[in-house]
Amino acid sequence: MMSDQRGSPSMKYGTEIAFVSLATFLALLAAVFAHDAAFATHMWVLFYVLLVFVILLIRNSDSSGNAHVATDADYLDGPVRYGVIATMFWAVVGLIVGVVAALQLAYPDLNVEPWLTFGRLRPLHTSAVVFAFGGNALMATSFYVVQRTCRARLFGGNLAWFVFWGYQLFIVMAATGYLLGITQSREYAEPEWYVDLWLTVVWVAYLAVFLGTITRRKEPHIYVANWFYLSFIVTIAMLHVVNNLAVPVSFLGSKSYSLFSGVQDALTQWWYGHNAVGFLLTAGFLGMMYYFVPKQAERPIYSYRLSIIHFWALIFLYIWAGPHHLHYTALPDWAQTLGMVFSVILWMPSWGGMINGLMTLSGAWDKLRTDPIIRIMVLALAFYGMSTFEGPVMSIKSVNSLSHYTDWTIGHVHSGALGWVGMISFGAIYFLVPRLWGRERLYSLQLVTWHFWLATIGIVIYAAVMWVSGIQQGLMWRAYDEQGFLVYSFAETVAAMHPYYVLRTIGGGLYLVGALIMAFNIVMTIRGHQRQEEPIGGRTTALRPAEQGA
Ligand code: HEM
Ligand code: HEM
Ligand SMILES: [Cu+2]
Repeated sequence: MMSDQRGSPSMKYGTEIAFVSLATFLALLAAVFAHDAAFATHMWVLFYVLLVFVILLIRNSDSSGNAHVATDADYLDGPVRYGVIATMFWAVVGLIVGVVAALQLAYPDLNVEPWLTFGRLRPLHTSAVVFAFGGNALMATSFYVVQRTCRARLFGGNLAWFVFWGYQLFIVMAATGYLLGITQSREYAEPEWYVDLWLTVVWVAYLAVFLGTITRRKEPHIYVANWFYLSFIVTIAMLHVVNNLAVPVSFLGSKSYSLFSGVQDALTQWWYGHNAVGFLLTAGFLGMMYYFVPKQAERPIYSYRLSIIHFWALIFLYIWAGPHHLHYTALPDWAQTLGMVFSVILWMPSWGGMINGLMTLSGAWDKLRTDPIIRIMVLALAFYGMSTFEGPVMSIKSVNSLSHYTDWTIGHVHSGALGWVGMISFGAIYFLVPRLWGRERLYSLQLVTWHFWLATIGIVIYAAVMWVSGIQQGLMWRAYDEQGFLVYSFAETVAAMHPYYVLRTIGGGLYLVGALIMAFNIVMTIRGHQRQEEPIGGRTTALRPAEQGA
């Protein structure tokens, strides 16, 4: 599981076991002396998770060999392999919870009190897809990419393993906390103070591994993908710390109070929320795009100059656009206008990234016919372009007065999330798995084609249905009769959404089935199976020998 170069097998993981045992004991103390019931239960969860970890460490500490380490002479790829599996696992979990949440909106009877209500499952869904699926995808690919583009082994020895396991612990604590009803009610930052502190520790370690690897690089040039990954890691650290500044009511209780209040609190929250979109869901995945699209297309990046210009423009502009989430609120007018203006300008650097990605295929467009992985990547770029056009439109105040609070926002979110974030990650994983496990090719490219079509149809249904329902919702809310009375009660507008919510569930369901097919394909590839298939469009599907395990 973990690599170790310190000699005698019986001494393996000595320090790790000591640290995790201490943490287990502290969790036990916290559970026993907790000030509120939710905190006690959460600490019991932590105690048992850590206990299992101690047992696994002890069991592994006297096993003599480690199959993964043997192949990791130059690069530390164990955490990347584990990260790829974790990415796929959390994708399936997050999508299932999404489909359940969608069903609950269509059929409210499916709310199961108290743990499985929509109010608890919704943050479970958003965190599972954004932080567990997206976060693991970013960590795993960044560890892979930074080693290849710097020609250097990951910095910090076992630190990358700490980052991987520490991050999984964060996810488990966040997820179980939501089900228990522990939340600080900040969207995309729901975990309470103690889970936030833990994430800070893990994130600093992540930054150390990434930056350390860059500083020990043998390649003089820092490839642009690393710029994007680094901006993501640094900015998320800043956002996370500031947005979560809070005072716990007790060090043995789950509740805390934010340092901010009123409109300052709202602005901090949306400075965070918007830039989580900008730096995690956008910059991080652009880092992924800048490595894996040229690699899969076997073409150099279209314009290096464009990548630098749009990088600096993107990170400079994104950070100011947060107020577009607070139009027509108590936020001063000038701040709303500022957010709107920066959002509209943001369209340009966003499309700079899309154009750079798409044009990388120039001269290789035939691959669109023969290579389903390229098709997945092109789909991702198309939806990146679509959602970054829609976003600036929605940030215009007069448009937002219709779209805000409606399903239009939900449609926008998911064309970015399913289309861009999801598909670029799937493309990268399809690229990585044969290489990481030394396989000649994927188990099946036909199944990749199936995944592509199911996902495409699923996204299109989801987005189109939400446009219709969102605009209808917005128009119903603002419909007045001649006397100035509202035409519809709120309950009527909710009831009118029912057919759309059923259709959205179907769209999401198709996307989920695509992901399940992918998980099957990945498992079969890892286990070394190959399906006998006709090559698609006559192209041979095997990797060249030099690429295997590279
Ligand atoms: C099977 C696919 C999916 C389904 C069926 C689904 C379903 C849902 C549902 C029902 C909601 C709540 C909507 C509401 O409150 O009205 C939601 C919210 C959300 N989902 Fe998904 N989802 C899916 C995939 C994803 C993925 C892959 C991501 C991100 C990578 C994602 C990110 C989000 C976010 C950020 C929100 C909150 C949106 C907001 O507050 O405006 N979802 N999803
Ligand atoms: C130029 C790029 C973009 C701009 C200017 C933009 C703008 C906006 C606007 C105006 C809203 C609605 C705010 C409201 O009425 O409450 C919004 C919501 C949202 N957008 Fe974007 N968007 C962009 C790209 C993206 C992308 C690529 C993604 C995902 C990958 C994304 C994810 C979200 C999410 C999750 C929300 C919902 C926030 C919430 O209320 O919970 N956006 N965006
Ligand atoms: Cu925003």
